Amino acid sequence: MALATLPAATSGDRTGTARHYLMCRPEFFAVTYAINPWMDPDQGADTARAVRQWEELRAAYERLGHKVSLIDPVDGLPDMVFAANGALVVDGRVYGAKFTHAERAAEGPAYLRWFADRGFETMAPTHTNEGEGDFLTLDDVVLAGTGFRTDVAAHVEAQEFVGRPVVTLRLIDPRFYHLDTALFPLDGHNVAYYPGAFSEGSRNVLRRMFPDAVIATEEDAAVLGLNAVSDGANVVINAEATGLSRELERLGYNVVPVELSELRKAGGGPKCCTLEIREVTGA
Ligand SMILES: CN(C)C(=N)NCCC[C@H](N)C(=O)O
Repeated sequence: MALATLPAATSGDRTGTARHYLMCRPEFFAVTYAINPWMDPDQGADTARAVRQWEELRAAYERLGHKVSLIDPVDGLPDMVFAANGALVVDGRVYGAKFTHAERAAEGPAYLRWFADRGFETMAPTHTNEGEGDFLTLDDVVLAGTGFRTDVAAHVEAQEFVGRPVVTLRLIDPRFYHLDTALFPLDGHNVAYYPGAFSEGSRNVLRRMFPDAVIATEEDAAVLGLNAVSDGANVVINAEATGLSRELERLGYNVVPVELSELRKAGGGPKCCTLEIREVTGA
């Protein structure tokens, strides 16, 4: 799919690019096990409410002009709604996921099959990694989280396969167990992040790489405000992240708040529900 240029954001002169996202309707969503500090099986979750909130997210993408493809949910895989964890897709090459926890293990092959059936070049990973949960792609680099889920060996494997430099960042706070809970790309060259989620060395790396980054507060990070999706002009973000949203608006982004409180009970937000399909650009 050739990337189209979206209309400029209403509140500034930023220009976004149309994206292609893969999503999974949360028909079998539930909180029946706990593999991160957000999950409480005693509290559970309301599947119908999760589906309604997810539909709003999908509609928001479509209103912005993005293409949304769907993968069928699988009964017995309640976290499959978190499509971001299913793979990393760069230039049409699909590096599969290999989950840390047995509860999610079957999702990796299910996502990889979806891509293989559609003619993408796929690679089944040797090393544990949770797809775009821990790999975030910018124009010239892929940022890669480790510490809770993804092995550094997978960073090396992904670099070889996708052919972009992969920079390892160490996560240290269990609330922010995937990179996409603590950082998101604003465009191909800049990011927003919460420094407290990273080791001192990784904070230094981020300061050096992104001197103009937007720095989020713990308050906004704690409502998964950094689990956001930007097309360069429009930022789809958890509605509760009010401070970060105001700052993004001040910088000229069009902020699109979404309510995903039911999915947050499993530790997920807008980005978790969204796997970007970056097709071959010819670059
Ligand atoms: C923003 N995050 C963390 C994601 N990319 N994915 C959400 C995964 C949630 C799932 N219960 C788990 O703990 O794996």
